[in-house]
Amino acid sequence: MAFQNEQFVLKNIEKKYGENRALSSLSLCIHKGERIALIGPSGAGKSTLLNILAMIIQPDSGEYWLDGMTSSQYKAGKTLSRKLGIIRQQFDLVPNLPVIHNVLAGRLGEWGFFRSALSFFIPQDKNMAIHALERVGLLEKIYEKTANLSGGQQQRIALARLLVQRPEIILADEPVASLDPARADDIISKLVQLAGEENQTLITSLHSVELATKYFDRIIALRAGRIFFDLPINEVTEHMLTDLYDLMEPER
Ligand SMILES: Nc1ncnc2c1ncn2[C@@H]1O[C@H](COP(=O)(O)OP(=O)(O)OP(=O)(O)O)[C@@H](O)[C@H]1O
Repeated sequence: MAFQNEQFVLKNIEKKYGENRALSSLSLCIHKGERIALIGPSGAGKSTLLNILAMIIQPDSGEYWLDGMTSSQYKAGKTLSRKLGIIRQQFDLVPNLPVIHNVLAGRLGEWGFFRSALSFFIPQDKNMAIHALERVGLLEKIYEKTANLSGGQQQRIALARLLVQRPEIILADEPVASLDPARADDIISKLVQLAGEENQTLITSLHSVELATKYFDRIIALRAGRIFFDLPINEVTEHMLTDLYDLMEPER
């Protein structure tokens, strides 16, 4: 297989959980710097696809390359943590630690064991955390206990952590599902803006079609484990979106 500017290439990916088929004959190609929203009804396979892209789970069959390498060519750990940043609905923050520690957790993939262990007591690379918190507008919370922050603020801390991690690719799984519409809009617009400034590839699963069509360049719609459409935003029609969420049970 010859690669040019493709970052992800998937060919005929299949994934089943027992008898339940989560993804069927899924093929797609994603280029560096693209900003993609992954949409589709509940159970369509969005999280499964993101977990395969992140190499957290293996497909049952099919081929998958990330920057021209297969998953078996990636040594678990450092290489992948430099390349991929993951952000989820649950934020994955440690609630009892001050904000600065959670932000700097984005550096753990870079640091050796002793520096990582020390960082739980004395924050390392403090300036980096200050800069990241300034960019997400939360510098005043730097020493606050993370659990005392609102959901929207905690999600911005997770964004600051991504800023210090500086991965080439951001995979976000429903990052705003637990936020109210105004906060969800704020986080997604920041996420897209920051990814654009760093020229990162961004792939985000979203339940909100409104946010998907407002901020992203390309929409990949999944339904029952298959690609329902995969189009640049200006080619997506209302009709396609209505069909995507139609309640008729599709064939797997
Ligand atoms: N660990 C698992 N064990 C068994 N079945 C699973 C597992 N994870 C996902 N599935 C099934 O695979 C299918 C796809 O699930 P997935 O979570 O990828 O969908 P989704 O589009 O992310 O859904 P949602 O929008 O509700 O999060 C669903 O039918 C789901 O029930």
